[in-house]
Amino acid sequence: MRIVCNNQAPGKVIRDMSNAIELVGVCARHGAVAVLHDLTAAVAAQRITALTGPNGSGKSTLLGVLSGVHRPASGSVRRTHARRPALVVQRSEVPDALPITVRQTVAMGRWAHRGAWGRLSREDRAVVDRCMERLGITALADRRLSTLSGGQRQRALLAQGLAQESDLLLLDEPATGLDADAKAQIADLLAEECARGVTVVHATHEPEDAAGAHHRIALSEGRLLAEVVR
Ligand SMILES: Nc1ncnc2c1ncn2[C@@H]1O[C@H](COP(=O)(O)OP(=O)(O)OP(=O)(O)O)[C@@H](O)[C@H]1O
Repeated sequence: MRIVCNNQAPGKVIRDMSNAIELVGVCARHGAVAVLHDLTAAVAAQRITALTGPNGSGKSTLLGVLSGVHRPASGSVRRTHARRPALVVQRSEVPDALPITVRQTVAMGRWAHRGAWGRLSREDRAVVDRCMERLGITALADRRLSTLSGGQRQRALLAQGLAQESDLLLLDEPATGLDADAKAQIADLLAEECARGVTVVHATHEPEDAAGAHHRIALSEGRLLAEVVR
């Protein structure tokens, strides 16, 4: 294990083509609240990176910056990944009352390819079926999301992320609150995606969930505490 940095020179430019994303001096805010402070870090391409830190340390905000959904207040974000990132949000962020089935949830992963109003092609439907099968949720396809357990709902969201067929998969707390078997299955799935050449980043506040990662970005109160490469 190698600690790469914990107090980099401000504004240092990383510029390494083996990185999928490089952040230099990134500050991010939610309205008036400053959340990320002068963050310089890199996400290694085709590796698994864990974002770790306690609740409120800025992991979800950093995932938002990495996905491009959250625009930094200052600093630069350089990307080498080719496709639109797939962001799998925390399952607690999906409203209980959302009246959609598991199949519809997974099919939303194809919107990046077809648009929300485009008809799914035969290939899209095959991708949706394959992703449900990989997550073991085919039998749940016609169930409303709101009727599922937390673990089942997590699988549906993961299947949606996989259905995007992106080369950058970002996941917010994918294993939090799941039992040991479900955690192991998700860890295997992330390892499979990585082996296929996908860059995987997942946020967790449970240190044991970061065990399978090649690279760890540890945050504390929105600042880089350490960047560790295995
Ligand atoms: N929409 C928002 N408006 C104002 N402040 C926000 C908003 N979203 C997050 N914050 C604040 O930003 C800080 C970082 O939140 P963030 O969700 O990024 O942390 P986190 O490490 O992902 O937390 P958790 O592990 O609880 O999900 C927290 O202090 C939080 O209260």
